[in-house]
Amino acid sequence: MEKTKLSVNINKIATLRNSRGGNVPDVLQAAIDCQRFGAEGITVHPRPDERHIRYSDVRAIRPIITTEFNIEGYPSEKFLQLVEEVRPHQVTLVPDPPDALTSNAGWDTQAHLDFLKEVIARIKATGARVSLFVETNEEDIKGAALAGADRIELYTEDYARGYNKDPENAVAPYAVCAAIAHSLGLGVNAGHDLNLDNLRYFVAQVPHLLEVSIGHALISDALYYGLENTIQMYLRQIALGHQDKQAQSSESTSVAD
Ligand SMILES: CC(=O)[C@@H](O)[C@H](O)COP(=O)(O)O
Ligand SMILES: NCC(=O)COP(=O)(O)O
Repeated sequence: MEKTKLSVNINKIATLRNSRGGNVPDVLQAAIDCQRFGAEGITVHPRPDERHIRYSDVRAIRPIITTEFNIEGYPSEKFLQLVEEVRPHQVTLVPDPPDALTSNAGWDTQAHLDFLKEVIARIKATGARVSLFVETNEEDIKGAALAGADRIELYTEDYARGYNKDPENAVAPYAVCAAIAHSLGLGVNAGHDLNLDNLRYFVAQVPHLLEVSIGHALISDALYYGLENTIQMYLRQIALGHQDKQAQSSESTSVAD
């Protein structure tokens, strides 16, 4: 079973810095430290108005990456040129309009198939892996495969909302869609509103989960626990989720015997 990697989204550190001008907190140092503290990837999501991470941050961060660099965003011409210059390991395409507060929907991959085919081919030419941010809709996952994506990122806001009320029901569509994606040859990532409460169960229940990217909750938790402890706490939840998954699969094997 492949271990799910934790990619830390550092947009919120940039948002805090931008609220005052100056360079506190230092986003570049934060990226270095997240990796030193155990993060297995760094995620950034530049938006056209650069109110979170800036294009210049993305350029500055690239040389200090020792893990995996994941750049998320809408594939505007400016974004594509940034990707071609910076050459990250992974690009996650998100269909968010320029003024979106945060990502709020996955791709309609059928409606945008030709556009996605074109931009995915262009990004792949840089050597990057391409992931498409999608909701739990089988047709959109099929469209992601047709468009030439390597992976999908399951948009987990609905899971996070539903988890407290009915975790089993909340996770069910994600488990189904991850299995479908895997059967189509797509890798599976996930992200948005994952946190210390809901992460373990998600990892335990969703098959083939290669990576989670987490920002808002993780950086908020770091105010209380410190960045190093917090990253370790998230890694622990992932490890426990894997243990639960293994226990479930040995239980089902022994029932079958
Ligand atoms: C695609 C996704 O869910 C994240 O990239 C999210 O958009 C985080 O970015 P912000 O923290 O800037 O909202
Ligand atoms: N791709 C999701 C991500 O990078 C972080 O989302 P969130 O944890 O800030 O909601």
